[in-house]
Amino acid sequence: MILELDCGNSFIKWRVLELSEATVRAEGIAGSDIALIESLVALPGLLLTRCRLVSVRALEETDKLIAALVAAFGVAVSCAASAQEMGGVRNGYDDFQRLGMDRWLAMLGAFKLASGACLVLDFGTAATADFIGPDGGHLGGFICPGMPLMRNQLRTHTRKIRYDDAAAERALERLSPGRTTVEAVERGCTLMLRGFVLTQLELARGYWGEDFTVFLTGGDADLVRDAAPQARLVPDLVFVGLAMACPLS
Ligand SMILES: Nc1ncnc2c1ncn2[C@@H]1O[C@H](COP(=O)(O)OP(=O)(O)O)[C@@H](O)[C@H]1O
Ligand SMILES: CC(C)(COP(=O)(O)O)[C@@H](O)C(=O)NCCC(=O)O
Ligand SMILES: [K+]
Repeated sequence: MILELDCGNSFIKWRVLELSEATVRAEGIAGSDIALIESLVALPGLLLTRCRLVSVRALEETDKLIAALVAAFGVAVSCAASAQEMGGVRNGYDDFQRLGMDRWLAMLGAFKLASGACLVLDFGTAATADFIGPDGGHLGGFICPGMPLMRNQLRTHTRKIRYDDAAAERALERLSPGRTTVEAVERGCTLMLRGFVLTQLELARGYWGEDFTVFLTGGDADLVRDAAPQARLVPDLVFVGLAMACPLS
């Protein structure tokens, strides 16, 4: 069995594939290294042979996680590394190593699935947009605060915005103007993200007319789905790219 990990700034997304790579045997989201290992240890019949991971975390943090995986399961771990070109996609950054690895892998996955121009929108801790032309050339992208950062900035830097996660979830059942603080903040930030999506779509149309595929991914992709009804929601887009960057043969 193969363990795949996508270590974002807030959560570790994980899944276990059968060796054939065709079947997802188990998957989840963990808030810490320890929680991840606990979830894996609890899986009946787990027999890991390989592990591949992508991380946007600090090198020391990632190394610590790798050491914990080796200690717990005795697996060899391969880590996705930056590249100037892969899978027909050419990294557009001035310094290719500076581009976030999650963005790079999502782009590889998107270009593989679309075989043409694409706009990749990822809603995690940060919200990111990346533009890949029909020839695989990466035009570059944008980075903004995502939903967790926007709401936490408001909660941290104002005196009177305080509410819990359950209230936040209820507030998003509608997007009419809020009549409570939690509604006003949660709906306001959601509309900011939707505005971000609409702007990226406009830019993409400027480049490619209607001839491009939009991909939505990341834990908060559902929040903006209505703003891009034409988009393909691919929650495991980073994992599609991870398999390309870390083949196990
Ligand atoms: N099961 C879940 N557990 C935790 N967060 C989730 C879950 N499903 C969706 N989310 C949302 O995903 C967001 C984090 O997205 P994610 O793509 O994991 O971020 P990152 O890659 O930056 O760690 C959170 O703001 C949360 O609202
Ligand atoms: C932009 C990001 C913070 C997104 O991280 P995430 O929200 O997925 O946790 C990450 O891709 C990153 O640290 N990138 C390096 C900077 C860059 O891409 O220019
Ligand atoms: K991510």
